This record gives sequence, C-alpha cells and structure tokens, in this order.
Amino acid sequence: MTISERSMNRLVGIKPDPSKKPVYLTKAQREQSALQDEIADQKRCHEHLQAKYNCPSSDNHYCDKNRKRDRDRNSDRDREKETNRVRLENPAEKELEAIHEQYLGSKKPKKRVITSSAKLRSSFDWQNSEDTSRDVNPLYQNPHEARPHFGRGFFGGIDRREQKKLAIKNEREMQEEIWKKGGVEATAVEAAALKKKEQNADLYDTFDMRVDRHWTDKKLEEMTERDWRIFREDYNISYKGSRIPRPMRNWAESKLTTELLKAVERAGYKKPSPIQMASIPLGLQQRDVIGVAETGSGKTAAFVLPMLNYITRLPPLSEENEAEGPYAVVMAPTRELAQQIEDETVKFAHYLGIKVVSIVGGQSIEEQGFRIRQGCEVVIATPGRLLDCLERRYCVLNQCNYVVLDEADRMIDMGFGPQVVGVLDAMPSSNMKPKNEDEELDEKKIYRTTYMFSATMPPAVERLARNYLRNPAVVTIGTAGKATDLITQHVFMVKESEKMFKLQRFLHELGDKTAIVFINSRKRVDTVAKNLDKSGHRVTTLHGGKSQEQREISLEGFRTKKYNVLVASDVAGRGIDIPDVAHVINYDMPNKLEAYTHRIGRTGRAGKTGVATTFLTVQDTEVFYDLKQMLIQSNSHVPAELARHKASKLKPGSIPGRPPRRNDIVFTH
Ligand SMILES: Nc1ncnc2c1ncn2[C@@H]1O[C@H](COP(=O)(O)OP(=O)(O)OP(=O)(O)O)[C@@H](O)[C@H]1O
Repeated sequence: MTISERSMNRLVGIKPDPSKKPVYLTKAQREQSALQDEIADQKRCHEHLQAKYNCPSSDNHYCDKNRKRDRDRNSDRDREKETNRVRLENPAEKELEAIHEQYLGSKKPKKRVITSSAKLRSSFDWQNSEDTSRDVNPLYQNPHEARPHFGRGFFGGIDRREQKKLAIKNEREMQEEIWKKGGVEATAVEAAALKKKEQNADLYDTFDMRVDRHWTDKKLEEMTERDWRIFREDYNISYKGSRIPRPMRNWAESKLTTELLKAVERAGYKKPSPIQMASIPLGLQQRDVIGVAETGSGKTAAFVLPMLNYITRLPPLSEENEAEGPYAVVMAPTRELAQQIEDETVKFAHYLGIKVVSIVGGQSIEEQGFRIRQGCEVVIATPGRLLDCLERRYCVLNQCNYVVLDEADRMIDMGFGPQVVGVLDAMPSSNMKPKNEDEELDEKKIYRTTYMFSATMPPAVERLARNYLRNPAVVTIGTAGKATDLITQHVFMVKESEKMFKLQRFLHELGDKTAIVFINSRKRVDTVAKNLDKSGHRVTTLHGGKSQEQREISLEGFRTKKYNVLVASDVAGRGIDIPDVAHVINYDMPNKLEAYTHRIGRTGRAGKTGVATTFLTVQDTEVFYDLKQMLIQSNSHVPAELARHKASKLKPGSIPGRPPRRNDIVFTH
C-alpha cells in the first residue's frame, strides 16, 4: 500500500493495523462500524458533560431549556476546538489535513464579505413606543436638552439674590447667638440695620442680573484674557513673537506723551486704526516690529508716533551732540513717499520742537548735508541718497538707534538692498538687543529699535529682517498681501488696441472725480497723457524720467485738484496718500501681484471706498494665477477668459499634478 493509499484509508475511517493484512469490509460492515463509533462518541460526550456540570442525566433538572441548549452548543464547540488543536499538533495529522484540503476542499469557514451598500443600510426596526426606560426610571422622563446659555446668570445656578439672602440669614443667626450668649438685646439701630440688609438682598439689582459685558463697556483693568481675544478678533489683529504687550484700545490708553496726544487730536484722528492699536505699544517698549497691514490703513502714524515718543526721552539736541547725527532714520523707496512721511512727521512733532529733514535724490546733496549738520532729530531718506551722504561724510549716524524701513519689500525689489544694509551698518551696533530672545531687556537702557512696514512682505524682506531685527513682533492686520475690502476690483480682458478707447470711456464716466492711471513704461505715460489731454481731460504725469521739480509740481497739482487725472508709472504706486482718489485704472497690468495690490491701494484709503479697474491682455500670463486667486479671495468677478486660461490654473513654477502641500492655500471656486 502506498503512503497516499494509507492516508486515504485513514481519511475515510479505516484504521491500519500493521500486524494484520488489510481486510475488505462490505458496505454494511462499514456502516455498522460507523454507527458504533457514533454511539461511542455520543456516550463519551454525555459523560463529559455530566462530569463538567456535575448534574444528573435527567433533562428535567434543567429549568431552562435554552440554557441547556446553549451549554451543549458551547461544549460541542470546545470539544471541537480541542480535537482540532490536538490533531493539528501531530505532523501526520497536519499532512492528512493538507491532503484533505487538496482533494476535498478547505473546511475553514469562508469570511463573510460585507458590501459597502450593506454597511450603510440602516435597520429601522426600533420604535420609540418600544422604549420602556421612561417607565423604569423617572430620571429618563426628561431627556437632556442643549442649553446654550448655561453658565450665564441664573441659568448656571448662580443666583446672586439667593446668595445674598442666605448670607444675611447666616449673619442674623450668628449675631443673635452672640447677643444671646452675652445676655444682651439688639438695639433698635442694630435691628433696623439687619432688616435693611435683608430687604436689600431681596431687591432686583441689575448688577446681580448682569451677564458678562462687551469689552467696549469695560475699563482697562476689567479686561479679561477672553475680552482681549475678542478685541483682537474684532480688529483682525494677529501677532507672531514672544512677550507681546497688549494693544491699545484708544488714544487715552496709548501712553504717548501729552504733546503727541494733542497732535493726534489736532490731526483729527479720533480712533487709532488697527495697525496703530497693535504696533504703537510695541514701539513704546522698544520692540522690533514687522508690520503688515493693508494699504491706506495708517501705517505711517503707527511708526512715526512711537518714534517721536522715543525721541522725547532723549536729551535735546545741542551744539555738543548735533554733530553725532540724528536720533532716528526712516527709509522709503521713493522721493515722493519720503517727502510725504516728512510732512506726516512734522505734523505730529508740532508740539515737540523736533526737527525733521528729508534727504532724497534730485536735490543738492551739499545743501542736504548742511541741513543735517545744523542738527535734526529725524532724517527721512531714500536709501541711495542717504548712503551717499554717509559715504561723503555729510552726515553720521553715531547716535541713531531708531530705524524704520517703510515699504521695505519695494526697496529690496528696486535693488536698494545693499544701500539699506549699508545704512544699517553705519548705525552703532553696541545697542543691538541680545540675540537670546529670553533675555530680559533693561527698561532704562536704549536699544536699537527697527521697524519694517508694508502691505506685502515677500521672503527677501524676511531674510533682511532675520539679520537686522532681534526677536521681532510680527503684527498682521487681516490677511497679508490682500487688498482692502473697501476697493471694488474690476478686471477686463482686452486687446492692446482697445485700451485707449476703454480708458476714455471710463474717464468720461468719472466726470470731475479724480483718477490715477498706471502705465508700465515712462514713454507710454507721456503718450497716453498727451492723448487724454487732447480729449479735454485735466491731466498731469508722474514718472522717474521727470525732474524732481516737475514731479513735485505734478503731484501738488493733482493733490489740489488742479488736475483730476494723474497718469503715472510705478513711482506713484506705493505709499502715496492722496485723499479722495475715486478710481485707479491699471492701463497696463504690473508683472507682480504685490505691485497690483499697492497700485489699487491708492484708492479706498482711510475708511473710504474706491474702484480699481484693470486692463488685462493675453501677454500678462505671468500674473494670471495670482490675480485670479486675489479676485476670488476678494469676491470680485473673474472674467471667463481669465478663469479658463491655463496660465491661471497653475502657479508659475509649480509642478502639475503635485498634491497640495500643507502651506498651500486652496480656493474652492
Ligand atoms: N487713526 C486715524 N484716523 C483717521 N485717519 C487716519 C488715521 N490714521 C491714518 N489716517 C489717514 O489715513 C490715510 C492713510 O494713511 P497712511 O498713508 O499712513 O496709510 P498706509 O497704511 O501707510 O498706506 P500705504 O500702504 O498705501 O502706504 C492718511 O490720509 C492718514 O492721514
């Protein structure tokens, strides 16, 4: 007999006997043998159960039929498991099992596959009327309900009147005990005082009924952490950095000197703007600040006021120290902006007797050097000209410890990075704050304070900040780089040849209101201005190719409304503050979105609304993506041609198909 024949025999129940020759069994004999085996098995099982539960064989003994059945089932399962385990431990049995599986299939139960639709299928076989829990326990009769006002006033269980009544009751009992022990009686006055207290406790008192008040109704010392959080949310103020002082809620809480507060009142600034609320307290603590806030939101006053406040702490300039240079320097990218900051600083320094000098290109450098040497506390400059002055020794910065970089990103963009660094390096480094952020600053010591402000903050500026700012507080109002919601943005896809016609139409609709038209090249500024002039518009121009005198005359003429249309290059794109500009028209789209944000920011300033219109051509694909995102973000209409264009679907330089990263902003439109 072969091995497999022997195995097959064992499989069908024939036990091999090595001493005997194999015997042929008839079918009847085999059935008989199987029956006997079955009876023996059942007997064994019965004995096993009796031994396990130690009970007589009578079925009547089990009061519960179901329990018996369950137990039988369990013991069967146990027995089966046990035999399987013993069987599988034996290698011959294992082999047998494998052959069984090969010829007769696996005995293993098939895994039940639950389809996804079966998983989701609900079974509603439970009826509410079947819930008997209410009858069992009265506690379930009133199921729990959400109580949104829980914790406020009486709802939270804090009844101040009840508390007062209880307190006066206890007081009366204690007092009566004392009187009783002392063998005295209450005087009429004492009895009346107690009675009055009891009556007062029962009175309706608005103070007791109050829910928490809004922060606007609270004094500074009553403000809680939660109030400050709500305050920051109300004004969209967010900070990065450690040990940030509280923002100021109004001018009275600002800790600025009386003279400065008088000047603020004189300027008509009733309430500080959010960037002023957040960054003035930081400046007063000599903290380095990176301030990002939308255009026209009052960033100039946010750095000028703490700067002037700092100067008031220093000894007045005299013959002894005026040769050491100014106390503070402000750098700005364009001459116009520098001059505008000078005007703003002079306005706030009105009651302080502080001298301010601006140093910009296009004017005599000798004259400017002379004015500095005569003594001035503040210098406002474009970086190129200031570095020139320093290199020619017209001025020094030996006692300058306060520096502001306004529109810092633009200065880097225009290639002024080395000049800015040159000026910063000319300042004394001994007063730099410690590199270790955790080190406490000495309040009496003077440290170098560096302020950086802009409506946009690209990475190049952050790199500069890392080298020259120490533990800066980053203040962001709203979303960095976003245009103010006060500006309505329109974008039109046009052909180059259609631009002039459309511009004329818009200016015609504008009537007497003022508009700035931005054009990318100086030459085209003059051409477009000439065309508009011919059509009867009151137009003036501003670009870098004009002399300083012409530039000043143009801007002044536009400010005073002698002209109502200013055609300009990017020189006028940043910081220029002309009140009541109704419309900004981008005749050409700039090649960077930051420039777009700043240009349109010449309207919609200081809380007023404005309109910005942009002519976009198929040549401007470089900015399609960013512009589309900007329009979506500000809920403005995206022209269909822009929305469909493939350049607007993929960020320039990105890899198609890359899954979005954690820092990517994904817009839903
Ligand atoms: N607290 C205030 N109350 C009323 N007006 C203010 C206040 N602060 C600033 N302003 C006015 O708002 C206008 C814009 O201010 P400013 O030029 O400082 O804005 P900006 O944020 O520097 O703008 P940009 O980013 O374009 O340079 C100015 O006319 C200024 O006088």
